[in-house]
Amino acid sequence: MATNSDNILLQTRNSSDVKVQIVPCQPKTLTHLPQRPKVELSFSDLTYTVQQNKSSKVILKSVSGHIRSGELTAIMGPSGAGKSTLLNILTGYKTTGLQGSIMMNGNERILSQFRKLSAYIMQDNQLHANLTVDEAMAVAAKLKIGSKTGKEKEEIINEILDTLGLIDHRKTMTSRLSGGQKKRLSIALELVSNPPVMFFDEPTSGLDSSSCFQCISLLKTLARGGRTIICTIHQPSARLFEMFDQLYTLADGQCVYQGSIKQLVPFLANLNLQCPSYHNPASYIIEVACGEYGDNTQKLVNAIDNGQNDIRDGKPFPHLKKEILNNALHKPADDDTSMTSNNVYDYGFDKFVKDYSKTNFIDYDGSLQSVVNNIAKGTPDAVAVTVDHEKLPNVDTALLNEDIAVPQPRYGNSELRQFFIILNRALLFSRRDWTLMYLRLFAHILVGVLIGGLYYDIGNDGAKVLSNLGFLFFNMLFLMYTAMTITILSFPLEMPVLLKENFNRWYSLRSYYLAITMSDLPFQTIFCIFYVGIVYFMTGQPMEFHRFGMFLLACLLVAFVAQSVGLVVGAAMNVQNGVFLAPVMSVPFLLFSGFFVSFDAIPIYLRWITYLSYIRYGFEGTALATYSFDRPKLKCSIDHCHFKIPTTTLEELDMMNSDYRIDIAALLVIFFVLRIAAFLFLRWKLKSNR
Ligand SMILES: Nc1ncnc2c1ncn2[C@@H]1O[C@H](COP(=O)(O)OP(=O)(O)OP(=O)(O)O)[C@@H](O)[C@H]1O
Repeated sequence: MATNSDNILLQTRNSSDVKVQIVPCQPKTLTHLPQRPKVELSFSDLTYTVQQNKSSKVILKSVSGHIRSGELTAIMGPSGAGKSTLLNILTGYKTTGLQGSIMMNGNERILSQFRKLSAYIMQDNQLHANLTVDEAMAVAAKLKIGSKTGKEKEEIINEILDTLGLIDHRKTMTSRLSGGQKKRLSIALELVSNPPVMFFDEPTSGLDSSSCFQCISLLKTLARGGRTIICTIHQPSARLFEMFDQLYTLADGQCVYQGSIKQLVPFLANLNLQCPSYHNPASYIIEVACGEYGDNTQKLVNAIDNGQNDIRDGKPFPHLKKEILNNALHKPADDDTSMTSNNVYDYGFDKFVKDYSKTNFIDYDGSLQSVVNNIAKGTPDAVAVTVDHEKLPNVDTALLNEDIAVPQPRYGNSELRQFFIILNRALLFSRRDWTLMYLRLFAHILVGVLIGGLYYDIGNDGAKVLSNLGFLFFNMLFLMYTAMTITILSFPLEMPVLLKENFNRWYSLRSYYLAITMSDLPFQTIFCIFYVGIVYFMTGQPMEFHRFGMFLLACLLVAFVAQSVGLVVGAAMNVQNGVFLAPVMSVPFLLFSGFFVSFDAIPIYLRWITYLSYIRYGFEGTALATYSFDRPKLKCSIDHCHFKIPTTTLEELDMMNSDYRIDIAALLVIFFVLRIAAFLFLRWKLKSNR
């Protein structure tokens, strides 16, 4: 048997040769995904300032940089150096307090356009726990690539899951996935729309070394597919570090290295910072940036010109180039292009280098000699002429701009479709959330039976009217608290996933909010019907269908309004504050409900509170449904019943002139006002979180 590099020659018995070609195993690629434009990012003089108390704090100090497509770029630096801040700015997640420019393919970046082309995979895998991998992928596909047919979506999902090694876990609930699998699922969900730029905040955090390797290999594969992959990373092992193409290192908000991974050690050595043999270069640059080898930060910042310079393989370092160039410039001229007072020397090399790199973000490349020649030949103007944008490497401008210029919809689906997809997902969660559904149902039935037993058959007894009013008030109390507390939790718990999905343009906040708020209404209605049905009949309220209907409607609306209060509180504050504040804030509404103090007895300056008290409208509505509308006299189980005539009760409650329709209308108005307020709070919270 003879072999050459890729072919094996097998000799058979009858000596006819069979040539077997060995094809190296190809990394899995995503073939079904649509071709997307390549995107290169560069940023110049970025300064990011935050307000702290009354002073301002500068977090990024005039940094520049260039991130190429097809490369895996790591943003590294000591803790607090500004890595996450830079990533958040590049993703467009943070936009306020920012100075400087960010360019996309050589043009000023338009954030709304850029957001359609990028995905941000945040550090904590924000996944819905109550979905299987398959379901999560299906929802992402429906939302993000709505124009594709079901079969096409299925193919894309299969391919992504296969590529990311999740195909065998497609029926697993996301909550049961391992840390590495969750990370891969987070990536898979965003890959559905194949964004050309992907940002990862510490993708390896919490993973073991093998999962870290798999994760970075995956990012490398994505980068090789032509995407621009940028991630922050703490201190990778030497093995992981080698897998990156480009490194961007920050120290104290300034850039101390930008360039190829391979050039890091020689670059540092050139600045008399010798990385010891067998020492991980990633650790070494962090140690240098932390000041463990003396204060070298400024030296590095100057050498790399705070990110203006980019150290590429096979190219001399900028400070060495400067020497070469200076030598070239000082060489006696062999022709008649000797320098005059207004020539290149006066223009100044440093300024030229700065201007050149600023305009182009290209490293000092192979055309240096021609630049030198041009400078030598002419005036500073001649320098500008030599910068030929079309010939500069890594700027695939024309094609990219064309592709990006094609107007892309903001979302992968219409808002109506988004609404139904999110509604379906929310209903699926509800079905699977045992606490939310079955416990709530059980609580309504149990409390209903308990109250029914406590106030058994008192509804038509003139001697027990006061107890019956107590029963009406308790209904309000129970419905209010059960409906409110469950929703106080919903937004704060969903917020991280909402932030991620909304930022990555899965859906609009409007569709999400409508779907989420609508999804619980049917369940709340069913629970309320169960509860009211049990207590109404057990307590012996008037057996008239229209009275039951009116009673139920008032109870339902109180529950819906209480739910809306929970939404407002949940949208505006965190769980800890909400759980305390919402019940406390409800106390005045209970006090002014008309049960403890009749309207007439309330001081004039406090009466306005009764108009805001939805409990008052609910209590009044149920009291009117029970005692108004010409209800005949009640039975009397003792000798004399003061409240035998129903209107006496209404007089006592100061409800003689009350109108059931006004109560219902008031509850509806409060309901809509609160729902709108909850939406506005949610929108504000999403913005303020950024
Ligand atoms: N809104 C803010 N208000 C005040 N200081 C802030 C704010 N945001 C960030 N900082 C500060 O800016 C610095 C950089 O923060 P950043 O989170 O970007 O660091 P990092 O390099 O990602 O750190 P780590 O690796 O520890 O996550 C830190 O000192 C941080 O305290």
